[in-house]
Amino acid sequence: MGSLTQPNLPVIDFSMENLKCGADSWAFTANKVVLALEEYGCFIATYDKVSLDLHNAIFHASKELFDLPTETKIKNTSKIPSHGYVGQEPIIPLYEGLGIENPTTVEGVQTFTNLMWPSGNDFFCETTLLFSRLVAELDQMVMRMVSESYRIENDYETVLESTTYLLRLIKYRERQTNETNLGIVPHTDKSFMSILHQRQVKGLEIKTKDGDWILIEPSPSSFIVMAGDACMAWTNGRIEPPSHRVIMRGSEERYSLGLFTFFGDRIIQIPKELVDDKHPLQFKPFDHYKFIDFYYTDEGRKSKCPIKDYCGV
Ligand SMILES: O=C(O)CCC(=O)C(=O)O
Ligand SMILES: [Fe+2]
Repeated sequence: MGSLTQPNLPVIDFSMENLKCGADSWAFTANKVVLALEEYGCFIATYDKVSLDLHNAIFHASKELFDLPTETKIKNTSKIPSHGYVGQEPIIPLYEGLGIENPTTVEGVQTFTNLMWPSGNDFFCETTLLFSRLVAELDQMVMRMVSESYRIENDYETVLESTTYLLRLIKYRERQTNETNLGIVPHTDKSFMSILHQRQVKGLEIKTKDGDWILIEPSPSSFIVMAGDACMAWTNGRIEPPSHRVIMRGSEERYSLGLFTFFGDRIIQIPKELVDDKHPLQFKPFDHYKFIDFYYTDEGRKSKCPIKDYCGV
């Protein structure tokens, strides 16, 4: 296995100024996106629609949330495994996370906010809504670029209708002496796409196909766009999700955020444009949420590649 921090992930500019320059720069960026996703399963997007003020506000809101008592936070439950409160897990004792379902809708953020603050918290509501909407726009730009490059725009239109989002707010508390430094175990995301954002404190590491772990530098304008397992099935294996982990090397607490996309209430077909003699069909049509249920069974957790075991041909 390789050592830490040699290669770097591609950095791709999604600032509006760049993309507005015309069709050429859109196509040029789309090409870079697909190459990066095929090579690394992820890339760093620089995205100026999320301002420094909003970056500061969302992490302020997140700190306010984690400062609530545990008995309040555990009220965040979901019928989907791991979409609600997760914390005090023996193998990752530093990790705590809460999930806001449908965070791009007023109803979604209000339901969550009212559960946490029965007398309301407008700052939290407005900040999480705005942040989620802007990051969802980035997700949809990336997805449009991927589907145009693969000429599967129609397939994307169909799945776009059933896209659902989950905003996860994450905190890794400071490590005590002799405690594990593992913030989150190496894994691939079960989402379709994930967009991660971190504040100051490093810790996120992403594995390349050569086995090197790349340490991702936090920056207020940087977003890590990462494919999940469902993206591998939909692209018939062209885009593979990268393994990633969090290691808490210092003593400071760490805050991060992830906007995860899922395709609900629909059987996802593998686009026929992505199947040919060189690329035989690798995945059967699948139901994304049933795949998540499968992942949380004993068989799913033990599997080396759950998406293949779930719907591989
Ligand atoms: O905290 C991070 O930077 C990564 C979190 C993560 O990988 C996840 O929630 O799936
Ligand atoms: Fe992850």
